[in-house]
Amino acid sequence: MKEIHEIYVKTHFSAAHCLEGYPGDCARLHGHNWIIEVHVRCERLNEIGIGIDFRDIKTAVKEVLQGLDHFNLNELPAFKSVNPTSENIARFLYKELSWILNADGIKVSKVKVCETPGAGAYYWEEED
Ligand SMILES: Nc1nc2c(c(=O)[nH]1)N=C([C@H](O)[C@H](O)COP(=O)(O)OP(=O)(O)OP(=O)(O)O)CN2
Ligand SMILES: [Zn+2]
Repeated sequence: MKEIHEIYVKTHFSAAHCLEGYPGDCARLHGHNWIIEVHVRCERLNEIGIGIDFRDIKTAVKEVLQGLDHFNLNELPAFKSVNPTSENIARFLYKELSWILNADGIKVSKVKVCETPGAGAYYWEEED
């Protein structure tokens, strides 16, 4: 049996977006305070009982969110060819954060993105 620890950090960023092709008011430019949760799966704890330091996750998240915070997401290269939906933002964050955080026994396991407290999207990857 493997013992797994999942460590997470919750934060937010503010930005504008519109959803091209959306049949309704979300096709117009509007803003959200997106709420983000980043989950990191750890197979081991260090000698003081830490899988990955919350601070390391927060630093990485801050670095990546700097590229989104207070921008019009539709104008960013990451969302030139895909709409900045919660789904696509979660995929973008997962991939960027995986580059930074993944290490031996440490893996970004999922990212949750919410536009409102009650609605959002998770993204994670699985082997085929
Ligand atoms: N699966 C998804 N559905 C929708 C997304 C999305 O990213 N993924 N996004 C939107 C729009 O961005 C919209 O602005 C958000 O809609 P909604 O959650 O309904 O937010 P409201 O502020 O309009 O909330 P109310 O509950 O209607 O007041 C739409 N769908
Ligand atoms: Zn929206």
